[in-house]
Amino acid sequence: MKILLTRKHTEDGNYISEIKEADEYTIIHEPIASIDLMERASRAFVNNFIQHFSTAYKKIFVLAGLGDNGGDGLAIARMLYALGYEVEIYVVNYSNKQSANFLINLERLKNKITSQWVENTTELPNFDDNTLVIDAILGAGLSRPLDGLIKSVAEKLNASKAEIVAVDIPTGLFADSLNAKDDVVINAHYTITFQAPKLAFVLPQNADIVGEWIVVDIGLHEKFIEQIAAKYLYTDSQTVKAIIKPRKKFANKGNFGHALMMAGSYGMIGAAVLSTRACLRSGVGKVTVYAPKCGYEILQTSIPEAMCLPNESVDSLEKLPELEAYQAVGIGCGIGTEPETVALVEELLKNIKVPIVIDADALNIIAADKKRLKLLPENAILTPHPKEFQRLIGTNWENDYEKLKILSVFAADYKCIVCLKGAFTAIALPDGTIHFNSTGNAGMAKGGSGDVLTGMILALLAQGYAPQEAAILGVYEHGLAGDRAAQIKSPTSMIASDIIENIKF
Ligand SMILES: NC(=O)C1=CN([C@@H]2O[C@H](COP(=O)(O)OP(=O)(O)OC[C@H]3O[C@@H](n4cnc5c(N)ncnc54)[C@H](O)[C@@H]3O)[C@@H](O)[C@H]2O)[C@@H](O)CC1
Ligand SMILES: [K+]
Repeated sequence: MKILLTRKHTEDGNYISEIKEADEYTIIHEPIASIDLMERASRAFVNNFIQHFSTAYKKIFVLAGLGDNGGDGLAIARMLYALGYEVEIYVVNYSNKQSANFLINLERLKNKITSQWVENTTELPNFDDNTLVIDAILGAGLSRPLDGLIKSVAEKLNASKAEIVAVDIPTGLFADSLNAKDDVVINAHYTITFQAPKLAFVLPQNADIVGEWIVVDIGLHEKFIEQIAAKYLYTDSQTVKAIIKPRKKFANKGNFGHALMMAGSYGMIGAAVLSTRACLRSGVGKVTVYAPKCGYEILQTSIPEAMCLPNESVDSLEKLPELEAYQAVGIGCGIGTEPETVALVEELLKNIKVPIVIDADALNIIAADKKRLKLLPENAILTPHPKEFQRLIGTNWENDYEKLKILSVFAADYKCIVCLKGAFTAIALPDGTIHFNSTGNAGMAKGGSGDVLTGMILALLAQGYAPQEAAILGVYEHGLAGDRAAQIKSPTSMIASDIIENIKF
């Protein structure tokens, strides 16, 4: 799914809004009147809203602005009222400009619900913990930080105990550019957004502003959206459906590749076990683990399905094995940074001719001497967590937007694929696009989860998935397995082995 931008710079120095363009194209080509599109959007909001909040739930206050976001608010209030909800409307009267759709929806309220016009926060009701507020003050049309009346309304709401549900985007949050630290933004608990996710929603710094969020389809024209060359994308079930190759009935294990997992060191053989087992659960034909001697019996006993090739050293990985037999290689999980292992990583990067996934200590080894970055083979997949990525680039970032920029430049410069792990893992491709993942949960923020991901991606590479597909698909299925594990064990109690047990391609 594409992330449409509200503010995209064009070559002539101006900016366009992909969302507005998509709206306008739909209005002309469907065709549909703008007010009917608003009705459709509001209906889509309400359909989702009623699944979450029953009529008996709470008193609902709709806070509406004067533009189209406010217009949505009025239409939503009318629809909820018709469904039996107890609704009160407060129009935040911050300007003398009202949009045409706002005015039409105001007219449509007549003889149904009255609206109170507010010019001061003292005219607002008390928002106690028994109230639900629908935030329809400003949406994607935000052009400057909140000030004056809207700012004080936002402050009052944020200080209250009301549950806040935002229409399209919380008021005051820029959809795809940075808010200053002292900007006041309404902190929503739940956001129902139209047609496409907004970039701001997948950035960790906004997690407490957007709350839980969901995209509802408002039927903007597919043909127009298809031709947008989006820089940011969101991996959903549809994306993944298009990537997954069905397993053929007459296939044999030779059809699914032979993977080489180079992992483990003394005290870290668990990382080799987890990554190898995850690899086996992800459809690979055969796996060989290359591990230090101390891991031999552990690996052979705990994963009989895998072959184990021990190296000479007892405690750590050393010396490059023959690589001819393998279709893909994974390296890094629990390997440590002993000098002989450093030499091995360098040798591997110089000699590898098949797809590779690089994780953990292998990334730290590369980061320790930046010249090694030049050895990265084209389309290598790197799976750093934020600290590892900071070590690779040798600097920190000020905010999440700067992080995305750095990430995208890094992937383009080194022609590699970087999966920056976290909530909404960001996968940067050499073409400059960034693909955010939609699955996963906080229960996965535990030792071993990363090893599982490396094993899954390795399996996909060995099966012949193109590296960018392997990264996107692997990260998505890893998150999904984590979500299943969280359902069974709870996010707090689940461990990496539970993720493996719930991998289900
Ligand atoms: N046909 C359409 O274009 C559709 C639009 N929809 C709704 O329309 C919204 C966008 O509507 P608008 O473009 O009217 O914009 P908004 O309703 O977000 O804002 C209204 C106007 O307020 C002004 N403004 C911006 N920042 C301000 C600030 N900080 N303080 C005071 N005034 C400020 C701007 O002039 C802006 O156009 C979307 O978020 C969505 O809710 C939906 O109904 C779907 C269809
Ligand atoms: K809003």
